[in-house]
Formats: sequence, structure tokens, C-alpha cells
Amino acid sequence: MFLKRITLLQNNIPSYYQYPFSIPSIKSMNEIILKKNVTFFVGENGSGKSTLLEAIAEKCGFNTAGGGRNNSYEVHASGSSLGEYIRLSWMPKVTNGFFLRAESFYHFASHLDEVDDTGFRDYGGVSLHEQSHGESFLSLFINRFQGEAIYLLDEPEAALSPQRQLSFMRIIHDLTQNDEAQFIIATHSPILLGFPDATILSFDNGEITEIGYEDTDHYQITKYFLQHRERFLAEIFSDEE
Ligand SMILES: Nc1ncnc2c1ncn2[C@@H]1O[C@H](COP(=O)(O)OP(=O)(O)OP(=O)(O)O)[C@@H](O)[C@H]1O
Repeated sequence: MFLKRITLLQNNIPSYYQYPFSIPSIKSMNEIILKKNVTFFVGENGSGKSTLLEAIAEKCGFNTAGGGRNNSYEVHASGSSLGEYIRLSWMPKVTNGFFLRAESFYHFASHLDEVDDTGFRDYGGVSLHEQSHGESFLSLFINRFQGEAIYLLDEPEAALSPQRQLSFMRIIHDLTQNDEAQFIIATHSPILLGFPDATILSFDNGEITEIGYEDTDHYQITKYFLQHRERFLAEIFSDEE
């Protein structure tokens, strides 16, 4: 493990009425202690997961549009609004790693096409544009992820089939086994969240708190849906309030 603590520098906050401090989970944040090699951020859409992940990426020196330290290209020009208001505490510090944003991965692939002169050595030997969305994600994970590093991933499941999500879990397992890698992953996937011995941080109810796997909405709603699909759908489609 490398990143141990994320602290919000509350004294510097200009206004609690403007983004990103208007987001309840961010407004109430004090410090987050990271205890495991794998930490998940979960919560409803708009609860602040990406905002915090992007701020961490900025403080790590990664391109906030996606990539590592050496991937300099412009897509998401605004940068992180929260980055300058958090402090990261490391033991020891790592500078190697990657920030994956599913939504801007296309631009990252284009950037690589422009700058790569290694025959896409770190990406499976083929331009990411010539691989399917899911294949290119997995190529990145298999080939580019190595050594001591921190990986910040925003909804990596977006392109992955359930089977590939399991393959991805195997990669996380292998990379974290010798304490060489740390992952912070914002996800809605009930499969990924089942990764053993991970911390799950919920951004719901206006605060960031640890939550058990079986207590997440993702687990409970998926389980209920799979077990009672017809009744569940009948309830949702019914006209009655
Ligand atoms: N650049 C911005 N300016 C103003 N508000 C923003 C900006 N980016 C995000 N927001 C708002 O901040 C809130 C948190 O957004 P964020 O993307 O962090 O949520 P999230 O938990 O990652 O959601 P999702 O699960 O949908 O990805 C949302 O209400 C969003 O509309």
C-alpha cells in the first residue's frame, strides 16, 4: 500500500455553495484513511465519486483526462476543482500509475496512436483503436499495469462483460498479492465490489463511510432482481404509486 490518507484542507475552502464543496459527501469529508490495497467508491449517480477520484489523480500528477504521468494531452481542460484542496499522505510515495476514465478512453487511445513508437508494446501490440472497447481495457490492464504503482479507475466495468470483469479481478488479485499495487476504483458493478478483502466506501447519505458488500444497494438490488425478477418488474411497471 502506498496512499494511506486523503485529507480535505477545510480551512482553504472558499464556499460550500459551489461545486465541488456543494456535493454533500465532499462537504462533510474530513479525512479518509485507506487500509487495504483495494478501495472501492460506491454511491448513487452524482454522489461525488468521480470528483474525488479525479482530485486524487491530479495530486498524483496523472493526466486528469486519463493516463499516467507521461501522458500529456488536452481533452478535459478544466482540471480538477478539488485537487488543490486535498492533501495525500503516502508511505512510501509512488509516482507510477494510471488514471482510467471510461468516458475519455477514446481520446487516450488517439493520443497513444500519435505518440507511440514502440509498436504499442505496453498495450498488447495493437493500437487501442483496433481493439474492441473491452479488449482495449483488458490490454491496458494486462500489459501496462506492472511494478509498484497506484491505479485510479473510474467505472472500469463500463466496457467489460461479466466474464471479463472476473478476468479483471484476477489481474487485481495478482497485482496486489505482493503489495506492489494499490487500486482505488469507483464502480457500480456488483461483481467487482465482491473482490475479497477490499474496503468499500459509500458516498451516499451525504457522507463517506465504510460499508459492507452485502449492505450496498448494488448487491441488494441485483440479488433481489435476480431472485424475484418478475415480481420486481411488475412492481416497477405498475401504475400505482
Ligand atoms: N465540472 C462540474 N461543475 C459543476 N458541477 C459538477 C461538475 N462535475 C460534476 N458536477 C456535479 O457534481 C456532482 C457529483 O458528480 P460526480 O461526477 O463526482 O458523481 P459520481 O458519484 O461520480 O456519479 P456517477 O456515478 O454518475 O459517475 C453531480 O451532481 C454533478 O452534476
